[in-house]
Amino acid sequence: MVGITYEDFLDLSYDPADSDLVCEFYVEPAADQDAESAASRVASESSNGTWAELQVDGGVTDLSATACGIEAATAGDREGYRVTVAYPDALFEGGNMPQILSCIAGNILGMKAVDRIRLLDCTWPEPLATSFAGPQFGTSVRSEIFDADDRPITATVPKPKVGLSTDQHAQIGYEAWTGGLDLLKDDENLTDQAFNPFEDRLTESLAQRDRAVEETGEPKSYLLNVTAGGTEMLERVDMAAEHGCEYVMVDVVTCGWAAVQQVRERCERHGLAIHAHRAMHAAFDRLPSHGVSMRVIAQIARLCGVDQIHTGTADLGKLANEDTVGINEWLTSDLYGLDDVLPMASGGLHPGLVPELVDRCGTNIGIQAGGGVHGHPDGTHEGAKALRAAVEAAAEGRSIEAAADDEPALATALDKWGTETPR
Ligand SMILES: O=C(O)[C@@](O)(COP(=O)(O)O)[C@H](O)[C@H](O)COP(=O)(O)O
Ligand SMILES: [Mg+2]
Repeated sequence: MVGITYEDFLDLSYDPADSDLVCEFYVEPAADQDAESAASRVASESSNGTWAELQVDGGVTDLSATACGIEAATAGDREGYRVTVAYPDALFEGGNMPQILSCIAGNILGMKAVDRIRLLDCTWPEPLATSFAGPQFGTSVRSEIFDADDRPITATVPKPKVGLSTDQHAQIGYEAWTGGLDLLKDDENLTDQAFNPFEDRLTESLAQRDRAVEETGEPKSYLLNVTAGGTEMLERVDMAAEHGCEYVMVDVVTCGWAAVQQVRERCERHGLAIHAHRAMHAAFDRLPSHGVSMRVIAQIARLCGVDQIHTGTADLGKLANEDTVGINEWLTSDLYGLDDVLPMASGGLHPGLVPELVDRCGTNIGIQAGGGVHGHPDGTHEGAKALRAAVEAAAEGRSIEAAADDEPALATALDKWGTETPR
């Protein structure tokens, strides 16, 4: 038997093993702690230690995490430390994201020993990363579902976000698709309410979709929001497949990662792609000094198997977001052969912002505009034409002004919104 205390979880000479999960935290020690004592408590409480000295079998310490790096750091205008913690693979149950998060983002976020703590980044080892399904399609949706591997794919959410009838919703889809957009998207809070029931919305929207495909000769699809309680959500996934939809959309943060993993399994059976909306992410990532970063949320989403996820607008839109470009790079980088994820830019976008967005984020993205399409002075169809023209011009390296000369709908959008970020 050996006695273990907090101090046993600190070893600044430790070099993480290849099979370790390595996490980076921003930490502000409480007044009665220093950087080392706070770091050792982070490693201990997030693996298998606690506040009292324990007498344990030697083998138990093989599961103990090690705080192995401490350096001064800032978060916004605050000062603290960047603490590196290495977690042995055996601590985790492969393929079980809630268990992993209960370790690395669990009790430690509420410890009195730290005033602030934020999980900034993770380096996922191969055994643990490949214990997850990962995405089925990722960025290949651009060519596998659409003929769009030379440009960003486009999407629009009918606005107002809820309250439209099923007919109105489907009609807006028709106008947007025939205006040149690839995807109709449900809003994050539209599920199966009486004014626009789920199954009616599904069948009518796909009927309008089929009309639009007939007329345009282009593939079109629908990001159908299946978000609901456990089994109900899986039944909605089955319904989407039965009706010939290629996608489902899930509010991944509010549903929880266990539910996302279940949806991933079910979508494998049907060959459906998963669009991840991140509503509630800001509760975790808005403050730079506390919580869980969007970078880590995106990593979790990739491992759990989503094909597309909102990652922000590189600060061009109406919502605060962090590190869109860095997160997008991670989502499209190699990860032991797991598929990548298509980043979706959304939130306050309109055609005038597209050139700068593509400059910052490239073309291997999706672009969603709701207000930026339906707020067009001449309505949804013209708004869609304007967005399509702006996206094509940006992808081809043509100026938006020149594109506006060819597409009056775009000229109208530029007159209305210019290249301003909405507030
Ligand atoms: O409800 C909205 O605000 C949106 O539908 C955008 O509408 P607009 O196009 O009309 O702005 C999206 O939910 C946000 O983009 C989500 O934020 P994020 O993409 O940052 O996760
Ligand atoms: Mg929305």
